[in-house]
Amino acid sequence: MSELLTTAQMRAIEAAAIESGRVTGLELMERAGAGVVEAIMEEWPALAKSSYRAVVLCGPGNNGGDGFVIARLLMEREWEVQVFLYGAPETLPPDAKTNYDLWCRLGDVLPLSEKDFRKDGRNTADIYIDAIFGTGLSRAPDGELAQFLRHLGGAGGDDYAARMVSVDAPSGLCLDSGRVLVPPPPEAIANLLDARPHGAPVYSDRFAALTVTFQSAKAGHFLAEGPAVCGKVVVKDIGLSDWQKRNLAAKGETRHPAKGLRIPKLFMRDGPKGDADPQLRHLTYDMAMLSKYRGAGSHKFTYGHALVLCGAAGKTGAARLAARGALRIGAGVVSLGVPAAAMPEVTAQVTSIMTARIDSAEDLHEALKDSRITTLCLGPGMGIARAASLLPVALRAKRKTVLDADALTALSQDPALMALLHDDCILTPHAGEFARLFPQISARLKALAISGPAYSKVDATREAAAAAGCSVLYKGLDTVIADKTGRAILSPAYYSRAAPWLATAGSGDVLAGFITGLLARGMPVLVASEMGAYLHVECARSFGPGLIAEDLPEELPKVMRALGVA
Ligand SMILES: NC(=O)C1=CN([C@@H]2O[C@H](COP(=O)(O)OP(=O)(O)OC[C@H]3O[C@@H](n4cnc5c(N)ncnc54)[C@H](OP(=O)(O)O)[C@@H]3O)[C@@H](O)[C@H]2O)[C@@H](O)CC1
Ligand SMILES: Nc1ncnc2c1ncn2[C@@H]1O[C@H](COP(=O)(O)OP(=O)(O)O)[C@@H](O)[C@H]1O
Ligand SMILES: [K+]
Repeated sequence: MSELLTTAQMRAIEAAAIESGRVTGLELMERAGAGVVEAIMEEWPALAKSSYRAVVLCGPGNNGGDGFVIARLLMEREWEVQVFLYGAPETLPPDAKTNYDLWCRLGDVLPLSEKDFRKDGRNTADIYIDAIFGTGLSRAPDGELAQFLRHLGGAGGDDYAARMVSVDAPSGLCLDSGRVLVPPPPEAIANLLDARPHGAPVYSDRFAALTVTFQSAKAGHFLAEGPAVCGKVVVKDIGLSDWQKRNLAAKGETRHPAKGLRIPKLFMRDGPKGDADPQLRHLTYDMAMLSKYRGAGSHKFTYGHALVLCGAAGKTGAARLAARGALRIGAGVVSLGVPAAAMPEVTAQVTSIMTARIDSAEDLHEALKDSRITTLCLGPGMGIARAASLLPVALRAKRKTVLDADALTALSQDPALMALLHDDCILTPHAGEFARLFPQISARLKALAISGPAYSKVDATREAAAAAGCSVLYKGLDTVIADKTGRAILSPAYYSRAAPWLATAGSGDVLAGFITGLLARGMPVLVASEMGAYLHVECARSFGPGLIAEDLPEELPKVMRALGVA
């Protein structure tokens, strides 16, 4: 597990460190610049062996300050370095100005314009350093600056990405939301939404080959368009972990030492380990927690009984996929609640999964008199009418409940059903279902971002969970899970965890089943959801090309064994 920081948290941590008197802003800037140079040499070892040519693009804040440090350090390696500055030297913040002055003893600084850059910098350097904006991007760049950033992003056909190293962020990327704030080119403005659907970067493709960030990755590196434009993200330690740790603490918040700001923390599972911090353990189990041994007396009901409600004949595949996922992930018993007319179809295809005839709300009410049924899953292939009729009984039963697909659509059509949601429910919408359930939140998320920090998928998921009064797992390549108190975990399928094979019919049904199974095993909702999402991606990555939804549960034994589950 690692923590992802927001820009406000990063500033709070930096402020706490500087206020302590144990480190200065200038020292941090030097470490940041040195970290970038180190990352470059690690990424391209050949560059460490000789001297090359770099173009360094500096902006008006401390990101630009890092740029001047990098220019100086590369020149110390006898590189030929050309520096451009956007903005006026006299308005640079103090640490950046100090590094500007140090650089001026070594070389020139040209004002940054596309014309000069094209003339002097274009396509002649081995490395381009993008130090224009980092965590301080406060609004959408406009005019010539926007045009220049689009040029850097490949809009005119020039492609710098393979040699571009972004300091903290590809300039223009909002590190809180992962939205590129640079507006689309004027010719596309007429049709803004089509020009830039959520997730499609304004930069024609990747912006940078390498993005070097400091202390911890930021949420925006992993959300929305971030992964598409960052290339590879490398985190360099600049010695702030004492303050990062001290600031987090039990309540799962970062506090700004001066402003008393409380910012909820965001976690990301990037490996099988949970968190070593005892205060976070309840949130982030090790994968080893999936091991089944619980003493000599354990039996199938120790691991819970999950009931997956199934739809009509001809539509039972989705529920069967979910049930199979729940069983494979270790629920002790899994039953399908099947309408009479679909019973032949279902019984012909399941073996270890049991069936119960459930035609009506009354049947479900009867079935739930069995208190060993600890967990319910409603939605996959259920049909909206059946979901709407069974939901009141299901929700009033107050079991741990996964709501997906048609159950979400039914919920979105009836506020009275929404009002029945409780703490032990988890909604697992994809973007379309999310928009139906939470139209205003979704509209805010889709709106063109013009100021930073832009509204993010993390904000949206937290807000949705608070509004619904239960947990929400908002699917996508940047899946976000939040509970109603604001605790949130990001489960990315990006960078080294890319799993494009998951884009296959029925994979969402299996995810609902994984979560159902983990809930049946007794895990808290947030833990079960994030573990389910993590294992879902791991199964896809393990299986690889050719994956269909049926393969996901069957891949689990191999994946779990590899993760150390006994
Ligand atoms: N935190 C740390 O611990 C450390 C931080 N470090 C480094 O500092 C960076 C953060 O520095 P930062 O806060 O000065 O912000 P930065 O990204 O340089 O931009 C601010 C400037 O841009 C301007 N501006 C913004 N948007 C604009 C727009 N659309 N169009 C035009 N102008 C715009 C904005 O103007 P203003 O909004 O004030 O009008 C202001 O002048 C961080 O990313 C990292 O690289 C490291 O040195 C090590 C330790
Ligand atoms: N390209 C992709 N990379 C990683 N994960 C993906 C990709 N496409 C889809 N997914 C994941 O696959 C699942 C699809 O779920 P959903 O949209 O409900 O599909 P279905 O209804 O067909 O089951 C989600 O968990 C989603 O995050
Ligand atoms: K940058």
